[in-house]
Amino acid sequence: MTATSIDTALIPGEFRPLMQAISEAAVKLSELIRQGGDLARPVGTNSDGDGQKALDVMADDLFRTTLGRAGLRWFASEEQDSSIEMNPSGRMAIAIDPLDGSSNIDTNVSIGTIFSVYPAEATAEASFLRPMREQIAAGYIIYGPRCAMMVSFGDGLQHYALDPRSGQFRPVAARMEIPEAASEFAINASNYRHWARPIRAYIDDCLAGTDGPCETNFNMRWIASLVAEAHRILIRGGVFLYPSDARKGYERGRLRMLYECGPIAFLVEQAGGKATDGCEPILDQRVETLHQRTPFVFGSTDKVARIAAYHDLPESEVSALFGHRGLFRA
Ligand SMILES: O=P(O)(O)OC[C@H]1O[C@](O)(COP(=O)(O)O)[C@@H](O)[C@@H]1O
Ligand SMILES: [Mg+2]
Ligand SMILES: [Mg+2]
Repeated sequence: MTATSIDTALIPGEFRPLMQAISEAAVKLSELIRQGGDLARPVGTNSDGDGQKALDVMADDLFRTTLGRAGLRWFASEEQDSSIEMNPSGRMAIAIDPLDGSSNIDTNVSIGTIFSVYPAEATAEASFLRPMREQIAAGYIIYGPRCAMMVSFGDGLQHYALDPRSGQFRPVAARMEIPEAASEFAINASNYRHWARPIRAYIDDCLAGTDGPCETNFNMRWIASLVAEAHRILIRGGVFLYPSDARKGYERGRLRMLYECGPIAFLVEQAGGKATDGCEPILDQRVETLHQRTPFVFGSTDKVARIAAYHDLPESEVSALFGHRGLFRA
């Protein structure tokens, strides 16, 4: 392992070998993505029934091999049925979404890697199936026009960017805060007809702009890469929603608690934002199974709190036309 893939000045000592390994794998993966080729080729299906692309499998192999040399005890991946033991004397357990945003591989849109770190316990179950507030670190890498990383060790959110000349991640900001100001929401609006009433009511009110109870004109984004949405929101503010809906298989939304929502929620809270399942904080919830899914809402505190409040409105208010949603003006 090279000792140069990340500037470790801001990283607590016990996390340095882990962050060296993650950065080394991320630098290699960003090179593979830049080289191109048939990376979106379908190659199979993972345990959860998701189609796997060639790059999903390459990323999984790369992180597993590289992290295997970092002294970790337990490794769980979105692409694997079950967790594996790497080093019995290791003190940390890592859960990883090696390649997030797979549907964007062939279109050259930003994709990423998400990771979550817990103290290693005697078994994999005890290490991963626990309240997500017990994470000791989390982060993501975004492979976009710039390759960047957001990471937290529980004391604020750090922002790094990959310097292409040195091949090293260098600090951009030692402590990031989510701005409150942005009036931007991100949701896959093609599912509108499948949503529950509180979600429809919130989005209706955003779309109503200055004519509705929010009295604000909103902008909308949907990149279909959680890392890219998270990166934008951490830098510029706004809110993301992937709610549960009435489609078969979406009763608990689409995103995974352990590999996606837990780590992003950790980063968002570290940046002063809020992350819920629509109502309750994600970090207060317990992972019950490795591949469990959850509805997910995160971003600027006021917007996430407002969405939770829509779930408490009486039925008459939620179903009222926005002009009549009297309890909710601005
Ligand atoms: O295609 P949809 O339903 O809009 O879902 C998009 C979501 O799915 C994901 O791509 C799921 O992640 P994977 O690519 O790791 O399976 C998220 O990044 C994204 O937010
Ligand atoms: Mg993902
Ligand atoms: Mg993935």
